[in-house]
Amino acid sequence: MDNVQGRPVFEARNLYKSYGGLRATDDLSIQLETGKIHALIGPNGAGKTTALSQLSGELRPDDGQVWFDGQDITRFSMPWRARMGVARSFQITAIFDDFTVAENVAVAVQSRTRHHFSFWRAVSRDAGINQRAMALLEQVGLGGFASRRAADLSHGQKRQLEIAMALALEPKVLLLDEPMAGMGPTESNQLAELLEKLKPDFAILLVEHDMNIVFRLADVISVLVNGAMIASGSVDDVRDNEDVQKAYLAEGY
Ligand SMILES: Nc1ncnc2c1ncn2[C@@H]1O[C@H](COP(=O)(O)OP(=O)(O)OP(=O)(O)O)[C@@H](O)[C@H]1O
Repeated sequence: MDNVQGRPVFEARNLYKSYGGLRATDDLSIQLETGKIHALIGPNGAGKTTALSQLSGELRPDDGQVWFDGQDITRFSMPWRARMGVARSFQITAIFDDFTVAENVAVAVQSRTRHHFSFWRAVSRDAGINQRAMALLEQVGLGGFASRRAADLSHGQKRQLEIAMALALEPKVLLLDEPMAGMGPTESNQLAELLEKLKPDFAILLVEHDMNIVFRLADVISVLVNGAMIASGSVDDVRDNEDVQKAYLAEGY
């Protein structure tokens, strides 16, 4: 399988995960395609984070499989999946506060290129790394902040930086866990614009509570309740679905 539009580059098949008597993931199957944002929503405790952790490799399912690029990766660790091209943003990256914005991205680029120190090649290699870091910063809209200390960025800009660092790994799949959390409307709008811009090149899974963002960005929405998927389809399909409305009303949304 490859990165051709319209084919699932990433797939979960019949995942199950229980904690004691509680089914946190109940026969979950989901497909992600390049060029699409697939939102995973559901009331509190529905199992969204548990599902995402099984997709990223942080958590082993009790049963079921995860496939990426035509390969069964169920037993692959999170770092291994990240190297292959499955990036979970906001978890796999850590910002160094005392580094500049550009240095943070350069470190991520360096880890990707498995830079081996060589006295003669160091300068030219570093020039390449810095160029790549700058290109990534431009891509996420932080081009003008390259020499700023990372600690001095706003909350929203830090999220943009984290995305640049995730992109440094050259992923095909982006797993985003509530990227808008803690943001005001302006920052949240900026991040939404960035995700729209990135969309054509990636298969994106978006776990998000903000329904305005979900309805704006998602091509496909899947709804989890008690670990099971009760609906999956277009924005209109899901918005009009009675079971979905009931599930959300029951939670007082
Ligand atoms: N490590 C764990 N041990 C026991 N129970 C757990 C564990 N992790 C999650 N759960 C339970 O599994 C269920 C699903 O939790 P999960 O965090 O995946 O839901 P969620 O949809 O992400 O919730 P929220 O929207 O509140 O973040 C919940 O009932 C939760 O209490």
